[in-house]
Amino acid sequence: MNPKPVSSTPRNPDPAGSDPALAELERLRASIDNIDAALIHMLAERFRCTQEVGKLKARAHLPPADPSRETRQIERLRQLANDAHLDPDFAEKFLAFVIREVIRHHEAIAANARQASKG
Ligand SMILES: C=C(O[C@@H]1C=C(C(=O)O)C=C[C@H]1O)C(=O)O
Repeated sequence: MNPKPVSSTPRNPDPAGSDPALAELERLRASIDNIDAALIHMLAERFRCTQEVGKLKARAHLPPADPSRETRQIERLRQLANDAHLDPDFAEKFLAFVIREVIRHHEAIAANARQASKG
């Protein structure tokens, strides 16, 4: 009887091995994965709120964008970023990116509402 073939790539039951750098990398990446999950859940919650705002605005015939509100938000977020030692320019760019998407949704909601009221 033939002996059991021996794999050329033996399994490693401990991927980080005994290398402390790899173990630390794994530990940090586990935290990063948790933080990314929290960010996704918080963004989803924010978009749930902004969708409601979009519907409310369409019903009340208010414009999708509110630049004066955005100015106040940017000022506040830059301050929060500064206090948290996060680059305020990055915080502002991130907020602008999110708000641009929200406004796009609001425009679509308003366009749908106009279309529905025609029919
Ligand atoms: C959500 C709103 O609509 C838009 C989107 C904003 C946001 O995503 O925070 C802020 C201002 C508006 O341009 C709002 O008016 O509050």
